[in-house]
Amino acid sequence: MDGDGVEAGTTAAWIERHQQMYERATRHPFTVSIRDGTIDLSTFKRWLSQDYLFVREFIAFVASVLLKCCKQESSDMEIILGGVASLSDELSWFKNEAAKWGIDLASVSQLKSNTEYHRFLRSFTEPEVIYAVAVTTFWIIETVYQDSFGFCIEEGNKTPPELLGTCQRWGSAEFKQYCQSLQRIADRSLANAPADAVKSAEEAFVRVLELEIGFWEMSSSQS
Ligand SMILES: Cc1ncc(CO)c(N)n1
Repeated sequence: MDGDGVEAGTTAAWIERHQQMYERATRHPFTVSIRDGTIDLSTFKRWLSQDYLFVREFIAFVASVLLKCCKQESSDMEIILGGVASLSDELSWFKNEAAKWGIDLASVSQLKSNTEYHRFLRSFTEPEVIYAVAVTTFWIIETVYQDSFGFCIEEGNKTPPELLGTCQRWGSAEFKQYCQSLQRIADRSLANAPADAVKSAEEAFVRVLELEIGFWEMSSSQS
């Protein structure tokens, strides 16, 4: 166990191996500007609108991870099911938050990097994609947000008060624990997976980092 209570495993080694890209995803100028208090609010609103569309697709992805989990073993079921359940809350949160910022979610059109991310998520719902690969992908997607928004509420932040709720959503101790549970599940699944699956999972890990960077860039610049 390291200081965070997570056993050192495959996923921790990948974070080290791909450190530069991990940093680019989790210390992106977009989230750093939230922490600095320099964020432009129209940028924030663009992110919020696009992330609402992302989460709608993410729900189908997480449901597919749950299905794979149920088909092979059940000890992880409750954690993944908890993830599905909390996404119900999350959708309501997005709707509330959008109303607060005067955003009409029905009229948001999806930007290119978001569409690209959707396509990636959809590829995991195929039955051929094994559980270890899917659950590892799930873990890193959640972890990028946990690490990014956690940084915005760490000591020394100048996060504007109206953005603290957003940062708490993914930066809370509770969400961190949830990510650590997913990490343990990913490491255990990878330890029992065939070598080609471990390779696919590492590729998916890197791809998520690229897609997350693209998502922050899109939110910053409408590309
Ligand atoms: C783009 C993106 N990545 C990760 C998460 C975490 O749920 C999210 N809401 N949106």
